[in-house]
Amino acid sequence: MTEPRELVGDIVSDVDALMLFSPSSSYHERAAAVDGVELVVVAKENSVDAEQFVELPLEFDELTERVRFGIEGALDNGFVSDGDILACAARVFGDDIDTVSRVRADEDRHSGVYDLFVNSRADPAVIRDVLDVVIELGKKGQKGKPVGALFVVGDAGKVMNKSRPLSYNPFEKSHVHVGDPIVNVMLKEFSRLDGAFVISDAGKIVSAYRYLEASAEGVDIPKGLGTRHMAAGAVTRDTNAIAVVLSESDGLVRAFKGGELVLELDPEGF
Ligand SMILES: Nc1ncnc2c1ncn2[C@@H]1O[C@H](COP(=O)(O)OP(=O)(O)OP(=O)(O)O)[C@@H](O)[C@H]1O
Ligand SMILES: [Mn+2]
Repeated sequence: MTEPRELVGDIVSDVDALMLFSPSSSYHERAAAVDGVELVVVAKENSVDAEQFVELPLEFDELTERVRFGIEGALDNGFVSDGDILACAARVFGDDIDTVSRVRADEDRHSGVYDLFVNSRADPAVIRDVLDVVIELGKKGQKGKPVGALFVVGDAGKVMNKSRPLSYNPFEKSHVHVGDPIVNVMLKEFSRLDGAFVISDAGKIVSAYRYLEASAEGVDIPKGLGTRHMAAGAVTRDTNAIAVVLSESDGLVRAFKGGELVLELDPEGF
């Protein structure tokens, strides 16, 4: 006779670390009493006062995305090491932890998503706000039709020097910021037109309609993506900006940093 507990117990046997995704404080307290494993909390806020904490900039509905972000954060902070076996406990269906995955921390599969948020010039909240607008735009499109968009975020002075206007800049004399609901409506409206949006480190909309002229030399993006994605890759190699792109043709949201694709997500999953 095997009990269920013995069978599923394999998932957590001999793990090096326990990663808790948004635990309640009572759950965290019980976990803190477990011997012989590192404990890492991954959540939007460190409401449980965990010693080893990775901040989630957005909720990542997909468990795989959430876990990947948490593991990269734990690796980058030195909480876990390459090759460690992790038990990742998360909320998926209910209000407390109900799901456990056994995952190996693998430097080779490092996508760069954590680094995108934490080590970019732009404020992480600005990057999250841009992702939010782009995801919403991807979900709804522009009047029901799929639409593409390109946002270049951070290092705006240099980005402006490496680009030129395609038309008058509707944000010329305004001091508006991404994340403001009215501004988000404007951004969606202007996304019908060509070119890129340029956003400062602090989230100010510097310009719309910019044609990016950064050199694509040495930029290696996946085959099949067109000039919008190439320009996004190129500008992030030439400057310290990151770029967030919504593809009109496949509907996916992608982020680029340092000339490379670091994040790919389907807006429908959010
Ligand atoms: N250098 C650039 N700077 C700013 N915007 C650009 C640049 N190159 C292309 N774009 C924008 O990208 C749009 C789509 O171009 P294209 O179809 O080649 O890109 P893509 O990567 O295939 O994107 P999508 O997946 O949305 O079709 C253009 O209409 C233009 O608005
Ligand atoms: Mn295209």
